[in-house]
Amino acid sequence: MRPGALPRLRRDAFVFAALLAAYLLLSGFVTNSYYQLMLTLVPIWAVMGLSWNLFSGYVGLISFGHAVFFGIGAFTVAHGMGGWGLTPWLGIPLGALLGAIAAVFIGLPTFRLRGHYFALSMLAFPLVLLYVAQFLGWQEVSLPMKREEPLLWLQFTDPRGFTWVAVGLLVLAFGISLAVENSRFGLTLMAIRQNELAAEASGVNLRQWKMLALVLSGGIAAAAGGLYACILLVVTPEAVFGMLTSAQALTVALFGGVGTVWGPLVGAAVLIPLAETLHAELGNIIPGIQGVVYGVAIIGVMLLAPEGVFWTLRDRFARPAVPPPPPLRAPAPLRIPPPGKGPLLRVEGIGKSFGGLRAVDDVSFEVMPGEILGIIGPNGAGKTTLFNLVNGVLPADAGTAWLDGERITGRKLHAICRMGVGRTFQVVRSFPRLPLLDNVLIGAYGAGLTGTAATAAAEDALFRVGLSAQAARPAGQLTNKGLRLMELARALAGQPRILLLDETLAGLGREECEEVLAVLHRLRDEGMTIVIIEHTMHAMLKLADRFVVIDRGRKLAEGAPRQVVEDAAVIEAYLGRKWLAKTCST
Ligand SMILES: Nc1ncnc2c1ncn2[C@@H]1O[C@H](COP(=O)(O)OP(=O)(O)OP(=O)(O)O)[C@@H](O)[C@H]1O
Repeated sequence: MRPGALPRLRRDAFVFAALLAAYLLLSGFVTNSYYQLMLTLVPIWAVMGLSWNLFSGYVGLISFGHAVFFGIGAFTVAHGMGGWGLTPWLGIPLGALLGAIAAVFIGLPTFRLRGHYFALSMLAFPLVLLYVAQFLGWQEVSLPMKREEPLLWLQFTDPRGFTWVAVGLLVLAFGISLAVENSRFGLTLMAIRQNELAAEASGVNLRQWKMLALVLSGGIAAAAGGLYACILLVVTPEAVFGMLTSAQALTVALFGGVGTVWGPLVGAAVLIPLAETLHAELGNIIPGIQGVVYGVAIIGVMLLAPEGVFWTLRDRFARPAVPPPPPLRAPAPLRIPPPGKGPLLRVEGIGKSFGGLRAVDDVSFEVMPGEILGIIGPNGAGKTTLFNLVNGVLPADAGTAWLDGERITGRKLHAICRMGVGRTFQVVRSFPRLPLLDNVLIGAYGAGLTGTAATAAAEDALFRVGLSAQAARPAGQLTNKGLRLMELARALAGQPRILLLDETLAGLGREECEEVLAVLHRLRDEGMTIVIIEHTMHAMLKLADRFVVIDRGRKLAEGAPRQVVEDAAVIEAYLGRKWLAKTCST
């Protein structure tokens, strides 16, 4: 569980229990069977929305195909009852299991895709199963009538029975979602959503976590489909694998608000009664009116509350109290294992081409333990690409890199991070609504730390960059300097042996620069090895022990800072004569 999650969990569970009690009380007074059906459908679609949110909301990969899981659950229950005499109490968990297994087969090929390509590929799966179901002759699979034991076969004569069971499923889905949201799991998923690359560079195994989320999400959606089959008593491929099913799951979550357990609940509570009432009143005149409701809801949300109703209302009416920061304590010493005899990082003949462009060409350098190496050079010289080759963001075409004698080229990004290579990026992305401590925890979790060890590593990292007092504040309130330091803390929380910093001083004023430089100096004094790319030359002269100059992909010069900045080739390619004249006169 994430630090400080318990009070939040208790509060959410209490509000949820109170709302459910009111809901069940209301359902007790509704005698009209149509409206009672509506009261049953609200929790079912809330469960579908929670399932969609668990994957797409937290991971950020939009799924247009959650109907595939829903349909698998529905057909499992229908065939289970009709073919094998299986009670829905077993059919629904079996459907959930099959939904989870299907998620593995769906995730394996689709996780290679990103953005729109992923979203579109998800469309294919329910479509395929829809045609397969039709081909198998499952046009209308009816559930056999077994009214003699209503509880065993979920065939209640009093429709309130279905509402109770649907609410039970909602409690389960809500409980799972709440646990995920407040755990290391949820935070890791949100890290992936924010910036896949930065998450992976923090040690997160993207495939493994995305797969876990989809498996859980698929299982929940299939359970909702199974219960849906019991309520309708007839399962048709169009009703369960159809586009409207996926759209409904997505719409209730987007409308209510993604990335929170409350969003799908709000979405289902507003949209399902609206769509069903309009369908009942105007369905004869305007067939398919439900689709119109969902379409209008999406357009309305995009225009008026782009983050969903829940977040918009919360931002407007509730100012979340900022809890006090954790008590200040001196951090544990940096856990840097004693290096071997040679350089900590050795790069030899590394190279990379993008089409015809040789972005990095035969670059070699070494970094000694405890050293600060500055990488400088003009824009587009290949500095960031060089970092990307060293920490595994990109595969190298040529050359090798070793960390303390162990080869790192050829390994995956998250594995290189776990070996001890920490990295920051030019563009900092935070989770603006989450406290700073949670933002930094990602680094500790990515490195494999858990529980109090992870919290301690994150607190120590915040202390080192001077942000302890703001640990409980949302990251959205930070200045540019704060964000840069937060990213540095995130890399430190992974307990690296070497830090690769990409333009950590970019966009900072002179005084802010000095503050960050002081942090970096303190880190070096504690024994940290740093390689930093930077354009701010006055800062680099104060900071670096040595420079490597890159120009047009090749190493142009290397040596002590003063010696390098007086090198005629470096002045010609990068610094310019004016800069040298100004520096010499000061
Ligand atoms: N993924 C990519 N695909 C194609 N070309 C790329 C890619 N990444 C970088 N490049 C090109 O490689 C060259 C080196 O880019 P790189 O970002 O490494 O330079 P840089 O020295 O870090 O620049 P800056 O100081 O502006 O950040 C540039 O010409 C850039 O356009």
